[in-house]
Amino acid sequence: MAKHNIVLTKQGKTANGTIQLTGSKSECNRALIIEALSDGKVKVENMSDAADAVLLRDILKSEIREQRLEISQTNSLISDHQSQISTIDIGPAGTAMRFLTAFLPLLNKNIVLTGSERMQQRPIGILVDAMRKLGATIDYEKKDGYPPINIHPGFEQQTNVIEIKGNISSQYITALLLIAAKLPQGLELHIQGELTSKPYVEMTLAMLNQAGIRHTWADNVIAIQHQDFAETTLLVEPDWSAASYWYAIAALSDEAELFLPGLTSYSLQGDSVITEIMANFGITSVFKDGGVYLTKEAKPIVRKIFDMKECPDLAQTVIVVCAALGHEATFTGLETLKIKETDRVLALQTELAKIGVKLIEKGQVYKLDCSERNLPQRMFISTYDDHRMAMAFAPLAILIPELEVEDAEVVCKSYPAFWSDLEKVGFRSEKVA
Ligand SMILES: O=C(O)C1=C[C@@H](OP(=O)(O)O)[C@@H](O)[C@H](O)C1
Ligand SMILES: C=C(OP(=O)(O)O)C(=O)O
Repeated sequence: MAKHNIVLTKQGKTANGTIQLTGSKSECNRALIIEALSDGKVKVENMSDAADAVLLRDILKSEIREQRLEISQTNSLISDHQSQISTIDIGPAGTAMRFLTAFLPLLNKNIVLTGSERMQQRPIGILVDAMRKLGATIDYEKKDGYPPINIHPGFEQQTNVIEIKGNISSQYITALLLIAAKLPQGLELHIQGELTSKPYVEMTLAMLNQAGIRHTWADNVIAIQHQDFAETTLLVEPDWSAASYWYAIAALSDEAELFLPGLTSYSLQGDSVITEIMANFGITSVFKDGGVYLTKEAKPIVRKIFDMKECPDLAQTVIVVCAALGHEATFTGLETLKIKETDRVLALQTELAKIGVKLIEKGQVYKLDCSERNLPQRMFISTYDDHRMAMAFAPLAILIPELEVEDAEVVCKSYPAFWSDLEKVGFRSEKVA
């Protein structure tokens, strides 16, 4: 796809309107894997437009079109396609990469699973080790511990007890939990050390539960027995991570009245915590009429410490809002940001420097220094192939007369309608070559 930059301008510091957000990328990716494992019992409603989810849907469709996932006498899964090698390119979709690393060995095919240049730098070793212990045969095509990987046919379950590190990515744990009920001996997952991004694991278990799969979770052990999926429809909620950019817009505006239909206070998405975080910036969230209304009132910002460990995808949104408002907050729980679409800490540091703000790393604690903050008349934002860099910085157009954002198409990963939605509340955007 040809890349374009986008120049954003905004008249006035008000934001009023209704924005229908697309389905949650995280929920949708889980729903698609569950659907694929369920032998037609589970359906997905409100499929997300996120490019990562659309790609996962298409891959699953073409990979499992001609086969049912059945368990043979020898514990392996039956397939007629063991001899052909197919290559699946997952592009930049990290969650899909991890989920497929656990799912594809069950197809009993020979598959090379690869991704974008950045994907080849995002670690997968912890999950591959777990899959190997379970009985999968997986080789690395290039560098040990990183995609591309070659998945061989012949999966036979060797054990049901797996120990796994919890502090690198919760996606490894989710990937294993999603396939657990399909494994002949089930799965007992012993999580070692701290569990990062815990709400995402809770989301996985809640969605499995909706699909009839029961689990136990005692201390650090999550157990799922071999069991069948129930007939159900999984409804994908709108994306709370996408909603966070609307909270940021409200926070940087003098006045805001926004309605986001379909979002509920009892969401499965941990990123719904943005309502609590943004209350500190004068944003009130009222849940009614089947959605959430945001309003803005001017009030001093008091909260100084934000822990992002349970909501890492909100980190860029909140840090940029603080920097834009000159609020010198401290952030913790940013460790996993370095292995996402880009090194998000470095990307934030580089781009915030353009408004004179420093994000200073002291061990596990990051502090914003706004003493030399200076909002220019014109600014160029680099996005590093990271949708959240583009969307987290876009609200700055409320305070900066002309904001050019690199690679407008990058937002498609999770929120393709982002730029057109901005126009609904009075942003003007012009694509430039
Ligand atoms: O399971 C998921 O859907 C996700 C888990 C999180 O990753 P980590 O567990 O790697 O922090 C999050 O950052 C990612 O965008 C989506
Ligand atoms: C980290 C993200 O996605 P993924 O890991 O699925 O690439 C994200 O959407 O912020």
